[in-house]
Amino acid sequence: MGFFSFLTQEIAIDLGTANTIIICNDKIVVDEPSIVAIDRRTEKMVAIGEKARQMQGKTHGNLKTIRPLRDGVIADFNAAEQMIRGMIKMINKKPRLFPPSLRMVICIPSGSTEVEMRAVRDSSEHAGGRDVYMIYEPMAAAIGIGIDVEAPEGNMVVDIGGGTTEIAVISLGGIVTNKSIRIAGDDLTSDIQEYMRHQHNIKIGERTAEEIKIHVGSALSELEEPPNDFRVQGPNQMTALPIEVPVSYQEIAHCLEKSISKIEIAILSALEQTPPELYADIVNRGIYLAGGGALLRGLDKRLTDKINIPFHIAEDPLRAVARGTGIALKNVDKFSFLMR
Ligand SMILES: Nc1ncnc2c1ncn2[C@@H]1O[C@H](COP(=O)(O)OP(=O)(O)OP(=O)(O)O)[C@@H](O)[C@H]1O
Repeated sequence: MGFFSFLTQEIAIDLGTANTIIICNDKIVVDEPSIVAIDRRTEKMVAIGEKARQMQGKTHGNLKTIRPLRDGVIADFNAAEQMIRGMIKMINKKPRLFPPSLRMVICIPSGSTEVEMRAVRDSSEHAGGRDVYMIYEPMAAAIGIGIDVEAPEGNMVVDIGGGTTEIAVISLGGIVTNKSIRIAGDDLTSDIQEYMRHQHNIKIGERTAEEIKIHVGSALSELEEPPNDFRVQGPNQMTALPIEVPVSYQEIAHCLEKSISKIEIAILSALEQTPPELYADIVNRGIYLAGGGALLRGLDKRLTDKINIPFHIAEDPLRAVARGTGIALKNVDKFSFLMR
């Protein structure tokens, strides 16, 4: 450790559409929803992460909540910068004489354009990053799952996040085939919102729809261990009177069908483009599922039955990308060929 190392801080950031995780000294120090609340009059940030999420859908005229990322990429540059800065401040609670200079590894969707990458780099630099390295999300997920990414073997990772589903075949330290589609957890949530409006005449917000997904979301209409129905309250669209309806996992499975089929098609198309030797490795090893979407009930079974290759859910799938980004940070030199 150099004499001036106390002036440098190393952090790994999984900047996600739904959640942002920061790792520092091998520990998860921030794990918050990617949301900020901004005062419209001053344009200053008044809340961040879980606090801002509590305000979502409940704000008055002077306050707005913003999710700075949409579909895996920065949609609101200012809000993203304020969010990254605010989350980094959460780590450094004690005041310091000199703010540390930051060396960071941050992950990006594999389908990012040069402009989208530039936005991530600029936001990170404006938030205090001096050395900013970027790594593709599926590569970070593979490292986080514990795959030897440098081996001459094919491994397929499907990372279903909030905004994007990233499908990649990795071998010899590179991404051989990749497919990034903008259908993921957020789309499943809005499918549920739409379904509740149409089917039950009940108006619900994004937070309630996500709760339904987590409580009774399913990729199969027959589950071995079915969850209990979930009771949803809200205003009747026609009368504005309060109503309460029980929602079953079967109806949610039905309403998610279209989006899940699109994910299936993308996986099949990535497999189609995979060279035969690597394809054989994947059939033998199975396919790894990461990201919050991997937690959807029955998804692994549905994909295994449909594609005829076993699907394995990564350990703690919501944090696989962050874990991998943390490992890449510790081995920046070893993994330099993986960084942008
Ligand atoms: N138990 C669950 N069942 C289904 N979906 C879930 C569950 N838990 C979390 N999710 C969903 O997972 C998504 C968030 O996953 P994750 O944190 O991996 O995404 P992200 O990294 O923020 O997004 P992206 O990688 O697209 O930028 C959200 O849409 C959330 O609703």
